[in-house]
Amino acid sequence: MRALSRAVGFSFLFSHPLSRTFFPLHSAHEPCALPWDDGGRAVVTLAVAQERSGREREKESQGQQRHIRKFELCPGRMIGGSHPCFIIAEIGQNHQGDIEIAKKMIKMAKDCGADCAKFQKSELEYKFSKRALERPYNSKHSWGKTYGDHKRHLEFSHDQYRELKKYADDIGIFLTASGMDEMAVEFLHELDVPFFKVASCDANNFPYLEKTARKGRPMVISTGMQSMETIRRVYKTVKEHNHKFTLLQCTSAYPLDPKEVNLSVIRKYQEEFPDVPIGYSGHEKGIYITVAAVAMGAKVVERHVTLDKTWKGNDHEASLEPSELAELVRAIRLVETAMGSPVKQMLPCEKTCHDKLGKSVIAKVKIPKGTVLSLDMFAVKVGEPKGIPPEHMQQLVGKKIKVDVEEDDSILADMIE
Ligand SMILES: CC(=O)N[C@H](C=O)[C@@H](O)[C@H](O)[C@H](O)COP(=O)(O)O
Ligand SMILES: C=C(OP(=O)(O)O)C(=O)O
Repeated sequence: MRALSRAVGFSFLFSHPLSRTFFPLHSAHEPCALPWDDGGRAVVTLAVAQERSGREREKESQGQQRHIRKFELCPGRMIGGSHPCFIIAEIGQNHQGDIEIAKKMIKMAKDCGADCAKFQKSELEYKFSKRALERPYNSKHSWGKTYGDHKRHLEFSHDQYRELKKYADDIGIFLTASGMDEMAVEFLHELDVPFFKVASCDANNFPYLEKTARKGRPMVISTGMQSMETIRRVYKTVKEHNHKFTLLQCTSAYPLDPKEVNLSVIRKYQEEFPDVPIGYSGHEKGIYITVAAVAMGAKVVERHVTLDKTWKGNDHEASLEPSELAELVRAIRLVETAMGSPVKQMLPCEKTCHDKLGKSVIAKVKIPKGTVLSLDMFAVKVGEPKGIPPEHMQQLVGKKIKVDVEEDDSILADMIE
């Protein structure tokens, strides 16, 4: 304590007799008392608050972390607890089937500060039935007459995936893909992706979930198009084989209307699955909703990215262009910093404002020496010098004043018997 006092140059403050008898300094475990004596006391009290706040923050975050599971999603990159939100740039099929565009997009994700670039890997005959592949796809977003032709145009080969993985490794960004069927998961396992992404359309595919979970890699599981009952079953099924997984709230509509986002499901998941980091996969336009998800505690977020929103393809419109992705990353990091601590107390950075505008107990009338104080003698104003803070006003009642106090003067601690 002395060291602290010396550090701020007010070593005398703790020896004032009134500080312990009339307005005791609170112990580290009690709520912080506001300074009531003068600016010097304010500095010391703030320094104590700062020291305690560090300890409390540590204790509190240890407490939280016992309940919120954290795990290593990618080599050297933990998620959950107080680790930064993991940001997935979902390239998906926005590469238009062109590997050079895909590489540009991986580089863009890296340059914008995303943690990971993600694709969608299908083994089309395993993901789709023959008739589904043959169905006509008459959309302005179609790359072929049938859905099969369309998907074949957008699908990279195993060799192309190896090339993309090497490229991502070389430039230093994690790369993974959703395995859109069991065979694709086999290939991604062989490709040695850091984690498996499970797309919403496989969240109710229990044989797939079980096999994927058994492989032992961490999993990021999206939950669009599902019911709470199904998600409870997903939790149980995956947990039996693999503790390293996250659940992402998701609504599978492109672009997603804000009315259908239901960020509140994040809270629901946090309550129902307190040992799982919860995240958000968004298909809305813009970045605000995703930033809000992080403020609600999303530990992983995924957003589609594009080089140009006007390009052909189902997902471009709801995707983020590079400037938006960079802004999203900045906003998320800023909000994470701002989340801070739930310990409410006056902070050192508030001292300047407190010195200038913090209020004190002021004499409403002239108070002659020897008067027994009562509430009607007090006003609350910004005083000069700073006096007893108003929250201690009641404690003055019944005490005797040692000196004559003029109307509008600050009432100071050493004026009280
Ligand atoms: C649910 C799901 O898989 N959704 C994916 C991820 O969000 C999407 O990227 C789809 O692959 C895409 O919207 C399909 O578009 P098309 O049908 O034009 O290929
Ligand atoms: C469809 C996917 O994700 P989500 O369900 O999160 O949109 C995906 O990862 O391919």
